[in-house]
Amino acid sequence: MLTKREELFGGTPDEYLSHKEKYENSTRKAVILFSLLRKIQEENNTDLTNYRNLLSGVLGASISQDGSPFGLHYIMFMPVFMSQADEEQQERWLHRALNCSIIGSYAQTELGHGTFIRGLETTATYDPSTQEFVLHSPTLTSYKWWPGGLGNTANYCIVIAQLYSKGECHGIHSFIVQVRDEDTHMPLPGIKVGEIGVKMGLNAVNNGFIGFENVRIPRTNMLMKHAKILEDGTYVKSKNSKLIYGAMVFVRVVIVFDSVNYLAKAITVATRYSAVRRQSQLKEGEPERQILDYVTQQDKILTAIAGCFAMKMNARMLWDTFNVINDQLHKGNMERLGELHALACCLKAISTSDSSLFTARCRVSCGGHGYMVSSTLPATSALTTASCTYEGDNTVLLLQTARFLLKTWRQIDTGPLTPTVEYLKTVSAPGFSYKWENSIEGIIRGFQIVSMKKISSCLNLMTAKVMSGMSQADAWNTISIQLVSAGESHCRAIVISTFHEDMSKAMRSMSASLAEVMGQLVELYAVYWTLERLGDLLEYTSISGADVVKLRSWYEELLRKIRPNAVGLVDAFDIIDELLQSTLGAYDGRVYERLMEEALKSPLNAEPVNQSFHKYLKPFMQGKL
Ligand SMILES: CCCCCCCCCCCCCCCC(=O)SCCNC(=O)CCNC(=O)[C@H](O)C(C)(C)COP(=O)(O)OP(=O)(O)OC[C@H]1O[C@@H](n2cnc3c(N)ncnc32)[C@H](O)[C@@H]1OP(=O)(O)O
Ligand SMILES: Cc1cc2nc3c(=O)[nH]c(=O)nc-3n(C[C@H](O)[C@H](O)[C@H](O)COP(=O)(O)OP(=O)(O)OC[C@H]3O[C@@H](n4cnc5c(N)ncnc54)[C@H](O)[C@@H]3O)c2cc1C
Repeated sequence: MLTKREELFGGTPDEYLSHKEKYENSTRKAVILFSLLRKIQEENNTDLTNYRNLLSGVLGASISQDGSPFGLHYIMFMPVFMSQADEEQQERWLHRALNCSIIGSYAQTELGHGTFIRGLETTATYDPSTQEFVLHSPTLTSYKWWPGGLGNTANYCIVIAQLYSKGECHGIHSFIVQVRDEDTHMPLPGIKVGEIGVKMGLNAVNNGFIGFENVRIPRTNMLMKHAKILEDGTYVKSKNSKLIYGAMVFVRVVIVFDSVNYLAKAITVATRYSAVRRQSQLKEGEPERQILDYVTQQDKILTAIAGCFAMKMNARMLWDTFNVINDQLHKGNMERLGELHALACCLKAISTSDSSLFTARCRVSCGGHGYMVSSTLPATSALTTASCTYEGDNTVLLLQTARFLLKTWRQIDTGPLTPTVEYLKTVSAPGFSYKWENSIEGIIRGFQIVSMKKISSCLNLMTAKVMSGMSQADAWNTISIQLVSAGESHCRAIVISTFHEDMSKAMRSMSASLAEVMGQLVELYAVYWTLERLGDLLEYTSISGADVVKLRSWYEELLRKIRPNAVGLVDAFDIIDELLQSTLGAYDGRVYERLMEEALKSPLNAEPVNQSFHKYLKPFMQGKL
């Protein structure tokens, strides 16, 4: 009798399963894992606040790098419900979703639209005579495409559609739709649903497509916490049309935590492997060195470790900010919604692009063995690159942040600024002067000045172009590269300052030796990004060539200091081998034995001569083909 652990982590490795078998195996594992989780959540009341803890358990425990067919049920279906459904609707459905007696998905993206959600084509037309909505997919491009779990798993989904009532379009709204019979799991009449096929990664998420042929749903299936349709078809507006986007903000917050978890896995593997792997002699006649002794290897890996700690602290800051502002929104105070949206956008974009960049570096830093699926690095790389797209393409999200920053800059003299942007006032105040200094505080100031000057320059450029007769939209598009760069600089300034401030606070309760190492990580992160963004700093601050020489030696000194603690730092992530699932990163360091053990599981090693020899090779080699 297999233990739960063996059931979850044993069996044929996913990489040797067909696409269909992989899905079936993931579903088998998901029901084991989520029945355990269901027990946990039955003990806690579930609102959005403590829901994230449950979700990080789900994500952290996601036992396959290929994701899970239940992912969207937890990541979007339920959070959207909690933020968009009214009391009665939550009463009716939320408990069933929480105990997984229904499995949901989130269907917003269509074949033809992902970013531009105001352009979504699916329609929901209200019929007052029957008090129903008629859901319809008018074109092929209106088919929903991508919703996780929708292919074969979910029997409900939240559909985002253009709401029509009394002949008028009121824009996109959310609807809960049953897509499969709860007993037979057959698609309901008028519904065409299926799976979208093999992807670069996340092949257990069961992404699907769905089309509606005049499918009728009750009026009360429109999620009506914010906007409403009354029985006679009267539309009642939401207090703020952007509240419908609320769940995307929440998911972006979760994704920042997620990106840290995936990067932590990748650097645990790469660091441990770099301590085990010996290659080349540093000095003639000496034994081969641990590759972690090479400074170029430290440059690849130790900066990723620092980035992981930095983003973890920023994820926590974002979560705290989300909770504060979400409370205000519940009380009708919309004042900081735009700031929260801008912060969630840029942190989601930067955390996922950093995670993708550093995970790819971890893969390369492990040489050929890092290219083995059994190392888990290829799957983590495929996953982190996906996160640069899902929940909002990173470029588009940074443009959203830039939009908020320009709006803020226009109003810079009209009153106090909200916390995440108040530095703009400080560094632009009359009489403010700053001379570059090679210190953490000096670096933070430098990044804040770069951000402020980019925002100011973008606004001046926009104004000049519009004054020259260009439309606002064309001017925006023309300078959009600089707008994205301003969004990124603003975010980098926040990430470095948050890392420094929050880590300084945490260090007060640490032992001196631990505080020293943590302080080195903050410095490494700040100096690394200073060297990465030298162009900006040379353009907008008084940094000199001599400063750069000193920065480079500061950087190399930090790598030397952190090297002895590298393995200890990743061990502190405490990711058990079963979740790491890596031949290179296992705690016992038996890399070569594990590589061989995994290789022998390949079906191609089941017999000494594969049938293709007799069928193809032999006749070919004998000139008979
Ligand atoms: C269990 C194991 C797990 C395993 C684990 C595996 C890993 C995990 C698996 C994968 C997990 C995938 C999960 C992803 C699932 C999706 O991908 S769901 C689909 C996500 N799609 C998107 O994010 C679409 C992105 N596009 C958008 O959000 C909007 O189209 C855009 C880009 C914001 C533009 O919208 P728009 O209405 O045209 O807005 P725009 O005219 O630019 O601005 C209008 C105003 O709205 C405001 N606004 C816009 N959006 C918002 C907002 N969200 N909030 C507040 N205000 C907003 C703007 O700030 C602006 O304000 P003002 O400046 O006027 O004051
Ligand atoms: C693994 C995965 C899981 C997903 N899960 C779901 C899900 O469960 N539910 C769901 O609804 N969706 C899901 N999605 C879809 C995802 O949300 C979209 O892919 C994403 O929003 C990007 O939209 P798109 O694919 O249409 O790309 P596009 O918007 O077509 O972007 C393509 C390119 O155009 C550029 N671009 C687009 N608009 C602009 C602009 N205004 N300015 C400048 N450049 C622009 C982008 O920067 C990008 O380079 C998932 C996607 C992936 C990869």
